[in-house]
Amino acid sequence: MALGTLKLSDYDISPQFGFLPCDVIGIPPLGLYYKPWQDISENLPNLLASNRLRAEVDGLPILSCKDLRSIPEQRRAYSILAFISQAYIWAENLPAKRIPPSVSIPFLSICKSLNLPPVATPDRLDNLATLTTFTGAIDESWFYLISVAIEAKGGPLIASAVEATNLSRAGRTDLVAIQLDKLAAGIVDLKTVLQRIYENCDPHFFSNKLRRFLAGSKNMAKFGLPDGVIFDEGTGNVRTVKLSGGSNAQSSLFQFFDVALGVTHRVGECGGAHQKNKISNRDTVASPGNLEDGCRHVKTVNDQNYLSEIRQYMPERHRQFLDDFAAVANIRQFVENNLQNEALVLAYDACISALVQFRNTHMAIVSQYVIAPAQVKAVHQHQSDPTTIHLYGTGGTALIPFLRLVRNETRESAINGNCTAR
Ligand code: HEM
Ligand SMILES: N[C@@H](CC(=O)c1ccccc1NC=O)C(=O)O
Repeated sequence: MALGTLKLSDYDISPQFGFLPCDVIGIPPLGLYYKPWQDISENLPNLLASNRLRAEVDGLPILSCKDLRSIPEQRRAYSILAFISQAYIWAENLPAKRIPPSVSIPFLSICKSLNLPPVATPDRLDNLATLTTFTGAIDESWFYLISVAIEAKGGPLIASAVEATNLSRAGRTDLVAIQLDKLAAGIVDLKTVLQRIYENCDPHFFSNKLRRFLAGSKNMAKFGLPDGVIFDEGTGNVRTVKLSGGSNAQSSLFQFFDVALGVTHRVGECGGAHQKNKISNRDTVASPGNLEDGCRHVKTVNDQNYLSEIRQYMPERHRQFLDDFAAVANIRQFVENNLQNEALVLAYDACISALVQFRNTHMAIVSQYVIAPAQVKAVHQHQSDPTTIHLYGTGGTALIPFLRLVRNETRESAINGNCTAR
């Protein structure tokens, strides 16, 4: 699949699995030398439940990364160490502000090789979901697996969209419409997979047991991390990082759909991030599971730039692909130049409608998995008005205001404005 000189294979994109790294499937575990890491990662649920995780990690030897030669091995080590550091930070009520050298040294070295930030990003976490979990619960595996399934099912759609772009450049109106119809049907299928999250991932489990481990270290003063996290490399030099938490907003697939279809985002007015709320702030350290901002005017992230900033958390070649593809993506312009072709306009609007439906379904999930449990908690704690609680995404956005704007901007991209997904 080529677009001028743009070849998917040059960007580590598989025609079958898209942005998922297909080379991790079936690779053997790390060698015996790395057994201390493996043992901890396989035992996270027990170590966390018995409060022994931090002591075990503190006792780890500092292992060298020089035996991690292949990219799949480095990715596996990245996953393991990402899980271990997130578990270390959030293992107990008070978060750990310092990651010990036994994890910092190898983790930062692998992050440097892979050019990824030292935080658990979905792209890596979910590959090993069935091997490593924080809780041992099927609900947690299911949460990651839904994301992987969506990425995998969306993989072949990348080629369809690239093909539609190629055909637009060649002026093949009818063929573009056929590709866009395929793309629309494919995006509808992704929504169907997303809805399956309800089957095996309980919203209260997600909110109360899992979500704290997914938090980042940026703007986390309320949760006991005013200055981020220190990666102690044992050299006297300490590296302090403040990073957004992992989020599926880091998925390259949905940013790709937006680029391909010419959907642009100018998310700037997410007022929710600045709104005062009425939750009282009685605890000294809040639980990051609900990521609530108690009574403070805090701007967590610059939502305006969030979708572009978050590209720094994607694998380097995928990030490059999005930039390079944006320079040639022309479907929307092509449709606008051919408004007399009803089938073409309908097919384009069907893609927008499918994307809006996906985002609507996603917002409903966020309501059930984040907002509803937080309201229950607020009622139990006799907080004044549970409907005014203000919540953040693990990525640090103002959550619903942010997602609503992204959805609205998608809807506004419809050519006929009669996009069925309202
Ligand atoms: C319980 C499940 C989920 C919750 C609670 C959730 C929550 C969120 C939140 C809060 C955001 C805003 C960014 C942030 O601050 O983190 C976000 C963004 C996003 N999420 Fe999810 N998410 C869930 C599952 C998924 C799944 C399975 C996918 C599909 C791969 C997905 C795709 C996205 C995308 C693409 C964005 C960026 C905004 C957009 O393009 O519309 N999410 N999610
Ligand atoms: N943004 C979500 C969390 C999320 O999607 C996520 C976070 C860390 C690792 C993986 C994630 N998503 C799915 O694989 C939230 O705010 O709860």
